[in-house]
Amino acid sequence: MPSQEKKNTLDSSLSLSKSLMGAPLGTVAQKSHNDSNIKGPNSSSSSSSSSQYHCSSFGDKDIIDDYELAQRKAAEAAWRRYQAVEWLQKMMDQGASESYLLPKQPTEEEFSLALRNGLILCNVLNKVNPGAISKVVENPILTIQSADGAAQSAIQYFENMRNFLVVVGNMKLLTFEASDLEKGGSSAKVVDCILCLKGYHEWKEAGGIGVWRYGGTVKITSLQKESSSSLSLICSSESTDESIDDSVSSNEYDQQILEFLHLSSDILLEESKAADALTFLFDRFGLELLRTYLTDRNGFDQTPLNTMLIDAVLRKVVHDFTRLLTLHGNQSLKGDLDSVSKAEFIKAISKYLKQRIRGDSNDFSKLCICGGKSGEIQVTSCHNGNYLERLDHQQKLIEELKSAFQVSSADSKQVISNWEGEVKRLEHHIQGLEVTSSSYHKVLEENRLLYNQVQDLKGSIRVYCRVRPFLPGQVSGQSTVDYIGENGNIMIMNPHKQGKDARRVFSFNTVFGTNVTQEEVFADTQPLIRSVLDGFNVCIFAYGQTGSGKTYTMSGPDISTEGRWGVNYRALRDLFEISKSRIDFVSYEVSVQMIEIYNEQVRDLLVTDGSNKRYPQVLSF
Ligand SMILES: Nc1ncnc2c1ncn2[C@@H]1O[C@H](COP(=O)(O)OP(=O)(O)OP(=O)(O)O)[C@@H](O)[C@H]1O
Repeated sequence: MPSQEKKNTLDSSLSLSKSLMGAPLGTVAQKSHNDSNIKGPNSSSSSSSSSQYHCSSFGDKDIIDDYELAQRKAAEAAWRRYQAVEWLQKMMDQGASESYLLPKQPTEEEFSLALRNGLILCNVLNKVNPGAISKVVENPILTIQSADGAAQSAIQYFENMRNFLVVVGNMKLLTFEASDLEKGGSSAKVVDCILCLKGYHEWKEAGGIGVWRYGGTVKITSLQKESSSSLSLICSSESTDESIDDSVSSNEYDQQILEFLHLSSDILLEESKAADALTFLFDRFGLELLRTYLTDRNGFDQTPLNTMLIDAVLRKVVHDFTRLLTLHGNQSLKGDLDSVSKAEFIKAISKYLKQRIRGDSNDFSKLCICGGKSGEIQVTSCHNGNYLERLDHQQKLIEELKSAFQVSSADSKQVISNWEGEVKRLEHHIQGLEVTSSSYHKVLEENRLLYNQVQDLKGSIRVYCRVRPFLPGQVSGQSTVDYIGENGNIMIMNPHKQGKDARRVFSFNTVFGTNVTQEEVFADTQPLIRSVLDGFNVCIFAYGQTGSGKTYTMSGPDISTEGRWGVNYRALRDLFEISKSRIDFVSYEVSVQMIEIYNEQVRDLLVTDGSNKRYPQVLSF
């Protein structure tokens, strides 16, 4: 038993894959070891292709007898030969003379003998691929064939067989050696070739989905390469097996499985190549599926990973997958799963995979993740429903956004158009303002010139006279001012003289009496300040004897009170206000110099070291 178990473990990939394809669902382990009859692949009571790799279910202790094994192999080979013959006869014209040489259930010898001249093979191949062999050498006398295997004609034998093998080889189908039809040759290879041709023919008849390739392993290039689904994500994210090609999309996997199922339902592959093909598929899908299941099932942690366990898990996978297919609407799988035939199962899987390729479902991926738990499968279905709802909702939102965007775009265009109109109006307005401004400056210049001409006309040198009142505490005697006229005349009286010399009249621009305020004194000089800012030189100074009131008039008795400011402060205030009002188009530089002329000596009052050095302080605005 240990050695048997070891063998089964080594062959586990074949056993698992073949169980899935070659036997009625759920009946592999229980029935195959009892079946030694030759039956067709759709028979509900047999599983000949899986029997030689069969492993036991839990608790069984099967011992496979070598004799029984050999018997089964022979039976299987015969059954496959009959299948090949059945197809050849079907393809040939039933009335053709060649068909008489090919019994329905020939022995190996009869089989080889009938095909040795290549006539049947060439004619059938030409029906599969019209014109594939342009010239088939016909045999005029076919009623008798020598039993020793000699061909009727060496030329015919050579030409027909060579042409057949060349064409078959070019078609990438299974081929064989011409010597396989001789005594001691392997007629099984010829059978493989014919069944392979049969599969190709039926694939072609079915519309030729995908690309037919066959060369040791089944490698079918998918035509669908657009979308990817979560199955490939599972393979790439969870698998540590570097042999798995992450670049292959889920759809390609689906397409490959689909086409392999198509193949497996049509032909039985040559053993060694079938093993390669199944190992390939098992490595791609079975191992990942098995690993996912074992990872998800904690109950298997302490269980040795032998064939029985793997077989049991795989059967559970098939069972769960069948439930998934049932949930997915495969009515044919409803009822007793054990009674589902291989053909029905393949049909259901094909339908499901086609749906997956179209993007209708990704339940199989979820099955892999959840380990086949039915509750989670239903949740997955719900998720798919929600997903579709969300998709619809998002599409609606996108449509709304599109329409909102179009409205916004139209609004934006309208706003831009309005702004462009506004900008044009502003440009026009600015041009008008520029013209107006230019005119204004011209007028301003003219005004300035006229203003200063007026000032000149009024006199470039103006002399004013201000009469100081008696100071507090002074004895109020007779004032020397006899009369102040309106036109700037003042009459001074000299009491010490008599007659005509006692009164003298002096003329000024204006004479200010004792009651005149500081503001009234400054008002007549104020226009001269504007002339300073227009570039004219102006000088205002006070002249008079000590105590006559020069400081009072020019500075004022109290600078803290604005109303009592003298001419200097008022002139400077006006000077800075006017310069500030013109700051946008004129820059003024103001400098101050304070000097004292006393006893014909000039002293700079701003020098702090006590010397007479002039040190004007310059202020910029
Ligand atoms: N118009 C006036 N009204 C009232 N008080 C005045 C007037 N003018 C001058 N005074 C007063 O007369 C006094 C002498 O005036 P102020 O000092 O201005 O004379 P001054 O000519 O500057 O003398 P000095 O040449 O010696 O400096 C001050 O007390 C001043 O307040």
